[in-house]
Amino acid sequence: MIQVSIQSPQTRGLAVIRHRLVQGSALRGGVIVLGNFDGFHRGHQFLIRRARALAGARPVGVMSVEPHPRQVFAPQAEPFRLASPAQKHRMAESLGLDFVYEPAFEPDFAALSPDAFITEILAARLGVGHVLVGADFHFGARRAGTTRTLAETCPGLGIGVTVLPLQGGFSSTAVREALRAGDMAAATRLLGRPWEAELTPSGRLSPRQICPPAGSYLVRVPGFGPHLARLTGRGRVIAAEPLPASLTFLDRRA
Ligand SMILES: Cc1cc2nc3c(=O)[nH]c(=O)nc-3n(C[C@H](O)[C@H](O)[C@H](O)COP(=O)(O)O)c2cc1C
Ligand SMILES: Nc1ncnc2c1ncn2[C@@H]1O[C@H](COP(=O)(O)OP(=O)(O)OP(=O)(O)O)[C@@H](O)[C@H]1O
Repeated sequence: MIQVSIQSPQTRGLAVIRHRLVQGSALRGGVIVLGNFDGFHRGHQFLIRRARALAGARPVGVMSVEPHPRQVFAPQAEPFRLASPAQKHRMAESLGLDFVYEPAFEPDFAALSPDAFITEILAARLGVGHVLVGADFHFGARRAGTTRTLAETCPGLGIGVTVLPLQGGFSSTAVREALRAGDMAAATRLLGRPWEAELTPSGRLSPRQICPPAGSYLVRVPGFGPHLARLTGRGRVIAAEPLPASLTFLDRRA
């Protein structure tokens, strides 16, 4: 097997670990939080804080497959991503994570049974010491694995399990609904920060990214104060200032 652990070019302290990890990695004995983590909303942030508290000096990371499973199972669906992989890595680093385990969500991986995922990936490949999830976590082929599967199988392999209750209505789905409705205040509340869009060099929202409704928005561009920008129905941003690689949406105006 090949070690494909890389330092992301956009981050310094974070290790992004792709699929074929050799044994004996820095994750060994570490704490991993399982899920997709699109947007790192306040529910995700709660889990990460708890993981850090539990880990002590051990490394803490998240699993976040790429592409997002919905991109694979519903490729025709309209764009929904809250964050690109690069944005996700930056956010992971700013939340103090040591690693993102980012396996390719390819057919062989998606077909792993819940037990195979636990024994082959969590125990044998990663060698993590503890997994932490929210109460609604599902995993493995056809989403057949639940928190109960983790609780039944992990301890026998020396892996501790913590399941935490879902916190106050925070979900990536709720953030997507807020953004689709143009309700930037609700998105900000759910994320714990204003939503940051990634822009292409031609000033459009990145193609896989969710697109709020056309209209006038109060935005923040690094180096400039808040100002108005217009978003067209096709995700083109029109603003007076030169557009940066990312744009923070503060509010929608009539
Ligand atoms: C090994 C593995 C296999 C998966 N296979 C499927 C699948 O067959 N179908 C599916 O919809 N999602 C699949 N997923 C994605 C999960 O259902 C889910 O999106 C992810 O683990 C986050 O869980 P949550 O959305 O319940 O929080 C798989 C995930 C893992 C880790
Ligand atoms: N509000 C929440 N409180 C606590 N844990 C949460 C919350 N929302 C998600 N989680 C947990 O965070 C991990 C990542 O979840 P996931 O990435 O599927 O987020 P999600 O918000 O449920 O996404 P989606 O709405 O797209 O299903 C999972 O273990 C999940 O159970």
